[in-house]
Amino acid sequence: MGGETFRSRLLVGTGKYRDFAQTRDAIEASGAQIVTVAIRRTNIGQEAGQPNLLEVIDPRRYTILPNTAGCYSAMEAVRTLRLGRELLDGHDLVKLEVLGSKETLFPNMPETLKAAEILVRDGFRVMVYCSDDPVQARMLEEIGCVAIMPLASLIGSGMGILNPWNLRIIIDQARVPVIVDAGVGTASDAAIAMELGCDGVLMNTAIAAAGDPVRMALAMRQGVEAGRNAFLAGRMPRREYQASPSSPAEGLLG
Ligand SMILES: CC(=O)[C@@H](O)[C@H](O)COP(=O)(O)O
Repeated sequence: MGGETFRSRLLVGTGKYRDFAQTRDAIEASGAQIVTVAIRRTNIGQEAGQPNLLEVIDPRRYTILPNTAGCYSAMEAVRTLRLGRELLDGHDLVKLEVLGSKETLFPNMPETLKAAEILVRDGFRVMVYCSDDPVQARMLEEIGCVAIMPLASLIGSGMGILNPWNLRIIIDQARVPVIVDAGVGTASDAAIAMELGCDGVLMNTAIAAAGDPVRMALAMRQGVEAGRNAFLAGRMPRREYQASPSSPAEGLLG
């Protein structure tokens, strides 16, 4: 993705944990290599003298993916990612999200497209949170985004994948990785996303808000791996309410 190879197909956020120690332990258990950080919410150096996430999430070990959570306009998002690039010594792989509604946290797609254009021109490698509209997904790819990240359902809702059909169209047409972002609730949601053919899954709340975040992080890792293997193995043909015996009906013993 964006010219780099990652072993893990699970990408995780850093919000909503009890403390930095729990964040560290859950991320470790998830096996994720890409860890996204909301530049407007989490201190990675903007606030001198305050606890800094990078003291527990080592940027030499993880790829830190600055994101624009909390931004509602293209220019706000662009400014935020330029600040992130400064804080991370020129690191240019970023996650763009421009929100359109404080209630639903749905993306504002016109502003997202505008910001993507500016950022790509500015030399960023842009992974982009977007609606599950295949036409807009294609526009983002044509602008030069390195990954398309359609929502599964509302951020923080844990409702799982609401429209697998649209996701399938986006996956089939895309020439860059498609990573489901937002709304995953449990490990089976992650597995379904991967079985559909997604290249990866990004999540935060499902792990951070679980009863046992570290254990859920492990379950998500396994869900993503199981779903990927099932996708590669190829599902058996679905039979429309028709049984088929598991052993031959002919030549029964006795
Ligand atoms: C962490 C992040 O980048 C967000 O887009 C979002 O928080 C992910 O959504 P969930 O919290 O629903 O997984």
